[in-house]
Amino acid sequence: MIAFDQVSLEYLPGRYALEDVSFTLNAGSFTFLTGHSGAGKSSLLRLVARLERPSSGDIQIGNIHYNQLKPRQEPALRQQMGIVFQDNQLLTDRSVFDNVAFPLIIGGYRYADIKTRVSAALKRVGLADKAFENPQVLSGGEQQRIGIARAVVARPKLLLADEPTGNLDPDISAEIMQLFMQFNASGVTVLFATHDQSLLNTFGYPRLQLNQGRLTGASMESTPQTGHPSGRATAR
Ligand SMILES: Nc1ncnc2c1ncn2[C@@H]1O[C@H](COP(=O)(O)OP(=O)(O)OP(=O)(O)O)[C@@H](O)[C@H]1O
Repeated sequence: MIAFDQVSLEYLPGRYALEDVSFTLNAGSFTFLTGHSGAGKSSLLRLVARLERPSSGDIQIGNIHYNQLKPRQEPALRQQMGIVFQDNQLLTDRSVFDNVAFPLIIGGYRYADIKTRVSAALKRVGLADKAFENPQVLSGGEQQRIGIARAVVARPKLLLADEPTGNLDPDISAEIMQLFMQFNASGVTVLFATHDQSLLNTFGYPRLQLNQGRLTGASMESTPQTGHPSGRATAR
């Protein structure tokens, strides 16, 4: 469960990236986070990932209240999350394998575990045969798959995606979307920021809609054409 309770993010005096945002997402849900460019989608995801602190309000993940979180608890919290970025932020001087292994190396995993988990993650995203390639020789869609494998390699409970299909053509976007749906089907909560209207129209998941930093709507869509909505987005 993710809950925002009257969360604001003021980046300059009187200038808000988010203002008074409250909502609850159930564990295991898939939710689109939508809104125009500059609406506050990245800011909201950065707050969930605790890459940024709210100016006011509280954020709750499961039974953890961020307001009460101690610095030594933060690494364990981050281990529960995977993040996928639009520009995938890959290390171009390392192999695909090393890129995916990165969070595990930081997390102090043993090499045998790293090998097993990276191989499994690459298999899940269809890149098992590309492990020792350089990411730069792969296509845009394949590079985004590397970013997804890196996000899921530590088996997070929560997957945050910031416009992960932003630079991809529609067919590849739909394939990437299917991957997120598969992770969701195996129990991972997904919060997926996008303003791609064709994805929003095709997959009828609940939405959190931002406009100029304010939550303007949360909806439960009717039966989707392709997706399997689970959970509920509730604005409060
Ligand atoms: N640290 C900051 N310094 C200056 N402006 C900021 C800062 N953080 C957020 N903003 C502003 O807050 C607003 C929300 O930004 P944010 O990146 O969250 O929007 P977004 O919906 O993700 O946009 P996009 O789709 O273009 O990525 C924007 O107007 C942005 O310029």
